[in-house]
Parts: sequence; structure tokens; C-alpha cells
Amino acid sequence: MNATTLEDDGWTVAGRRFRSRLVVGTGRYKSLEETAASIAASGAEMVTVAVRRVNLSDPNAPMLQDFVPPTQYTYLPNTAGCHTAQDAVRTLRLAREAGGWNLVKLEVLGPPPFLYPDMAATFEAASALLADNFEVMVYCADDPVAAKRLEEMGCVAIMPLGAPIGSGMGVVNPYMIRAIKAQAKVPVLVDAGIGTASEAAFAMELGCDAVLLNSAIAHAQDPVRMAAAMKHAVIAGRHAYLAGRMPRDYRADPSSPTTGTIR
Ligand SMILES: CC(=O)[C@@H](O)[C@H](O)COP(=O)(O)O
Repeated sequence: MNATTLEDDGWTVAGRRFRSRLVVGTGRYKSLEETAASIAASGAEMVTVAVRRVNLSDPNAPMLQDFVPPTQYTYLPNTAGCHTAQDAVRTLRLAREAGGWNLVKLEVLGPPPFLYPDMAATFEAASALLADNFEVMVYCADDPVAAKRLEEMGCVAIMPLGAPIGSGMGVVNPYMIRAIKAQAKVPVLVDAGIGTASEAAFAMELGCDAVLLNSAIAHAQDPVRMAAAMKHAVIAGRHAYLAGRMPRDYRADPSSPTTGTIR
């Protein structure tokens, strides 16, 4: 492997190519200045935006676009806060009217305290959005059967949760994330639940194409520094995955050769 190969390791979703394998959210920050500084430090090229919670259209209030320019970042509108298929579909249609965004993140949430993906409603919304020519990156349960079905319907990326949104619990079901990735022909992103850099690296070591996270950066004591940590963690995890880890063995294997030892 040479330096060129190391750098040329992008991924593609819906025909769009990205070098960074980190996708970040834009919510939960103390200010739009902090949002912008953290996103810049993360190296992310795609940012996801909660259409219902972020000002994307009122020019009289501070607008995200002034701090995180859509000319520099790919905006991925999402349906955070939607608990029915109808709400989610309506929200993304409004986003497309407001900003022309066709590549979207669908999430339909179940009730608190887990806000787990409501998969029946997710299928219903995905079906309506795909019929309406949206390109759908879909937040879903860590369920290989559901994930495959969403891909077969035409979703352009599958995004199983690592753990409940904002929980910071990390990847709680790595075996099923690996299973989802093993069968997928579209990108797989761990979305939600990442709490710190080692967990983002772990998601990448499982073979995921990218990681989507928000709270781990926005709720860190120093969001800009955590954003930089996430950038490097995702790169490290990707390289570790490609390099192939050594086999595990509970027995020792001395690292110094014993042949030629002077006795
Ligand atoms: C930003 C987003 O799209 C959400 O799915 C969620 O906020 C991500 O989860 P975490 O905040 O747990 O990273």
C-alpha cells in the first residue's frame, strides 16, 4: 500500500462521491458558530439537518446555511422528530420544495425512552418517498432482514442504529451490524449512539462504509476537539478494517523468535 492508495479511499452514495467517511449532524450545539467550527474540524463533507428543528427558510432568523454553506457541504435533510410515515413524507417534501434536496435521510421514530426506529412506519414512508423519486438513506433497526428489504425497495444507503439516538452507548449489537454489511450492495452507515472516538473506529472496523453521528461531538465538553478526534477515528477504523486484524488467541505467542537464542 502506498500513500496515494491510502488517500484515495472515498465512498459513493447515490452517485455522489465523498472522501470523508464521517457524516455529522447539525443539531444540539450551543451556537451556530460552534456548529460550524465543529463541522469544519470533523472534515465531514455531508451534514444532516433536522428539517423540523433547524431554520432553513426564515431569512429573519439566523440560518444554518450562513454558517455551514451548502456550496461547501452536501446537505442531507432528515426527519428527526417524525413519529408517523405521513409526517416524515410531508417533512421531506417540504425540504425538497425549500432547498431542492432530493437525497434525504428518512427516520421514523418510535416512542421514548428509546426512540427506536418504527420499522412498519419506516417501510411505509420509504415506499412513498421512493415512488416520489427521492433518494433515500434510511435509518433502521439493526435487523438484517429489514435492512435487506429496504435495499431491495431501492433505498440508497442503509443506516442501522449503533444504539438509541443520543445515548452514547456505542455499537451495542456489532454482530448484526456486520451481518447487515456482509449482505449489502449499497453503503451501510452506523447511525446514532456513538459516544466517543473509539466507538466510531469500531464501527468502521466492522466494515461499515461510513459513520453518522451528532451528540458525541455536540455534547462533548470541547466539541471542536471531539470533532477532530472523530475525523481521525473514522480514518483509523477504516484502515484497520482494510488492513485486516490479526487473529485472536487466548494463548500467548512470544513476539521475539526463540531460534538462535544464546543459552
Ligand atoms: C443527527 C441525526 O440524524 C440523528 O439520527 C441522531 O442525532 C444521530 O445520533 P447521535 O446523536 O446519537 O449521534
